[in-house]
Amino acid sequence: MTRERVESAAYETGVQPPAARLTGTMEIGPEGHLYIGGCDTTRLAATYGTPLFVYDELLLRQTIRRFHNAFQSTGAPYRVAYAGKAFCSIAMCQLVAEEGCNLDVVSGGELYTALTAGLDPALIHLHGNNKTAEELEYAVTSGIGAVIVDNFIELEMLQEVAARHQRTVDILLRVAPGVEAHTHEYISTGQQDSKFGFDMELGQAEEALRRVQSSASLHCIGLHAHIGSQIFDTQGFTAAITRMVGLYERALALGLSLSVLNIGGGYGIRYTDEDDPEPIERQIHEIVGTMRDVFTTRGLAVPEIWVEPGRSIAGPAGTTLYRIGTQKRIPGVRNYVAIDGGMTDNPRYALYGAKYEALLANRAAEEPSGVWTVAGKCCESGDVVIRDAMLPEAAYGDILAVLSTGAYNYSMASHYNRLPKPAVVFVRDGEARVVVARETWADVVRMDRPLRG
Ligand SMILES: Cc1ncc(COP(=O)(O)O)c(C=O)c1O
Ligand SMILES: N[C@@H](CCCC[NH3+])C(=O)O
Repeated sequence: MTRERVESAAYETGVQPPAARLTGTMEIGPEGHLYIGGCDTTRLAATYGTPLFVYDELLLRQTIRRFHNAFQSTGAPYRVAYAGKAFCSIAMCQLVAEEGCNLDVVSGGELYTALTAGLDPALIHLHGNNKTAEELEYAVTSGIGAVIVDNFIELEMLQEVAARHQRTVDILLRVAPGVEAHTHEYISTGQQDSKFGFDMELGQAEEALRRVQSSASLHCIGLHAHIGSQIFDTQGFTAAITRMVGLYERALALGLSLSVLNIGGGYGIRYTDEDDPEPIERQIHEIVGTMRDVFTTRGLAVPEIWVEPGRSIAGPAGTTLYRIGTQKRIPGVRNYVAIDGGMTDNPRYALYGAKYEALLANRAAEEPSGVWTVAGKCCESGDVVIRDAMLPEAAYGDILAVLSTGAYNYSMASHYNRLPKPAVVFVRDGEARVVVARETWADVVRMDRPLRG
């Protein structure tokens, strides 16, 4: 459903959306309930329990298509690899493959998920700054499409594994381009002082290229950089491209047959009104334009452009439903409302001071009347999901919908305080499908073993 359709649906019912912005197929039904994918979220909460992650399947697909359309309108050769770390499950891997994406995995567990989902191994790229011997063995024997090599030790290990299995492995070299992305310090990765990639300033990247050049089992197809996450403009990407073209040229001079420049993910999304990311289309056009400029100026063929969006695909499509429980009012200080989840399913406030918007799913048309701190149920004060949420007066049992929680929420969920992980449903055309089942208390102790016997 388009944005116009969403707005008109709200208009037709005479119900105005609250301040929180509705995205994708979200609409407010005549009874004032929030609907996603044609499903009444209060029913979803009743049927599947809370906390519950609800993904708008059409919005996931539409966002991926926006990336494809943006590239296709430029005519540039490209590849979109969804970064599975944002949200990885069997169904999600299948969806991104159906939508013509490759898949980036960052661990043996993500690779196992993708292969269990039935993905063609050739679609998969493996990332990581400390891939284990077991992970490299698994990647090579599975015949995955490419390994993004991060450091010298990995280079040697991968060479040994590939030679032992008599395989030639396509690799990209990850470099740290020395670019500071304008984002939270913890999720900025392109700067020189970073644990990721070969340093470019000190000649490590060039040395890595020389070593690959003499390797019979590794075939370097390109360079990779990922400068950070939740980035709002293209300045950092274009700066990275401008810095990498020299290295790319030197690689060609060494005799390597590179054909790919991968500039990673990082495209920011709107969590609150404070966030104003450039549209995907504009970012892709600027990136392609810069690639064409800098490569043709040097008389080089423009490489295939690879991007690795995670958050921008999964984030806006996800909503978390919680049931509201207790409240604590401290007049003149702060009002708290507690939910049946918290930092266990959304650690992003605790980690980055992240901000979110929310609304009451069962009273979605009501205007906010006050400021509430939405706290979780864990045993620490930092267990907050939204510091100052504008909400109507909430009551015990109301359903809170926290918006744009599709990326780095379920994937970073923990069992802290032995809380089971929530279920995940995909919704579309009035139907809900459980794609990750809710854990039970029995699941929480499943890996435990008794002291004796
Ligand atoms: C190498 C790499 N590629 C892609 C991504 C995805 O980034 P984002 O979710 O911000 O698009 C990340 C995470 O930041 C990453 O580390
Ligand atoms: N987990 C982070 C992003 C890390 C990006 C992965 N390289 C977040 O929630 O924003």
